Amino acid sequence: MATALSSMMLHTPVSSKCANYMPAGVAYSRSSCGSKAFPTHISIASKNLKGASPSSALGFFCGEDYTLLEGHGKPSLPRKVNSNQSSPKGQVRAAAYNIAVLGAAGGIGQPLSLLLKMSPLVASLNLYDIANVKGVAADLSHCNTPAQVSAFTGFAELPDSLKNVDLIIIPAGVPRKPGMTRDDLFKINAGIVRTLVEAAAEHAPNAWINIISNPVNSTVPIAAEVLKQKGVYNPRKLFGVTTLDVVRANTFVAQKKNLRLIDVDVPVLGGHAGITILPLLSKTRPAVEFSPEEIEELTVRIQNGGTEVVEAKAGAGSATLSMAYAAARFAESCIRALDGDESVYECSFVQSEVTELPFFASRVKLCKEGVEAFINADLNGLTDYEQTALEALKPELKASIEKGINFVKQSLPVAA
Ligand SMILES: NC(=O)C1=CN([C@@H]2O[C@H](COP(=O)(O)OP(=O)(O)OC[C@H]3O[C@@H](n4cnc5c(N)ncnc54)[C@H](O)[C@@H]3O)[C@@H](O)[C@H]2O)C=CC1
Ligand SMILES: O=C([O-])CC(=O)C(=O)O
Repeated sequence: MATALSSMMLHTPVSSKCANYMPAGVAYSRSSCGSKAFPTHISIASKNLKGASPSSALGFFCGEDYTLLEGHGKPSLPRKVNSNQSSPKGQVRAAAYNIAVLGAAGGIGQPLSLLLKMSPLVASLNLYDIANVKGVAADLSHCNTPAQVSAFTGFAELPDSLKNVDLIIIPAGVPRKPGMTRDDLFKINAGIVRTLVEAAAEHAPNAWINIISNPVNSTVPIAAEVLKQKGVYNPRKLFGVTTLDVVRANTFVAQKKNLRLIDVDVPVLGGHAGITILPLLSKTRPAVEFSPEEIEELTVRIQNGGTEVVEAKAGAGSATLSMAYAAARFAESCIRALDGDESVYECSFVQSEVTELPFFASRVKLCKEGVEAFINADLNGLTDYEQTALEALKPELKASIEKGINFVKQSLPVAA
């Protein structure tokens, strides 16, 4: 694979705060950690991953507030690389992790599976869908990258798709059409997510779960409730994927302020629908001045990024390619954390302690066991605009969370 890919050179954004997705055995280079985001360019698969692990943001959080979850010490400096990340000089580390994509034949599922197939850390890729997944798997399996691709079609094959997986990614469900809100998808997608998470609880109770299916503000609480009913809920391993909001914020800010894309990082908090999406432009790295008009325009565009794509696709679905990119970045961060990288930070919608809401998207530090710490510092020193937006989003987000929880509580209990 190194030979096949080593001639490629990507200029991919790498932020110091949130580790960005790197495809395919990429070698990361970073100047240092500290108070600035440092650009890097990436030469693919030409170095081992010991030197290649992105050092994301540790320096950013020195002296910042964060809440550690039980059993974890403060992140240490300088960043440690675990011995299990070593590999002989010049070799790419062996693939080690097993991933299931549920909804793999869809608009997001296909490009996401391709990006995951490019990761040298993925040993097996189980593609599950209710239809059309055999061809996708056959197609993908011809790529000469290590991941073994297998197809699983229909509910009867769902259990096998989940055996021995470390990470389950769920993009199954219907997408929006123009005029719809994400909440309009609840009726169909709530049941899909419930069924898939029930199976995950039974056949892969220790796996990390990344939920993409909308409305994320409700589907993540649904997943949590199902896992609780099954007695296997570990809040540290359940994630709503909100990475696309960060990806959009970074892109739009870089365009607006004429910055290099690879330098920009904007934390996006709250939830994943309309006004619940809260980009913290005041926390943009590198520090940027925005006029009140720019703040309003950028905030609204980031909040409506999904609708922008839905309208442009005019009935043919919602964001798929940018979402696949964002989901692959988030999955790669999860795998790196599982692999012992001690400096992985991402924004995600998780069970949370940073506000009074039981679920909230914020930056979190990931470790082998899942969420290690919440980066509370992002909520300190908000501008009046951000503080007002934060208070305004809470009732809507609370209602969406409760809708998800009640959906499971009011359903018949799932069989143990
Ligand atoms: N979290 C985020 O930022 C984003 C979330 N989304 C959401 O992702 C979801 C998927 O979007 P697309 O891939 O564009 O839709 P799509 O319709 O192209 O693909 C969905 C796939 O799910 C499959 N599926 C349906 N029911 C299933 C079940 N019970 N088990 C397994 N697979 C099942 C379908 O056969 C299809 O292949 C939507 O709910 C969309 O709103 C989309 C973009 C961004
Ligand atoms: O807008 C949608 O329906 C899909 C989505 O979540 C996004 O693109 O952010």
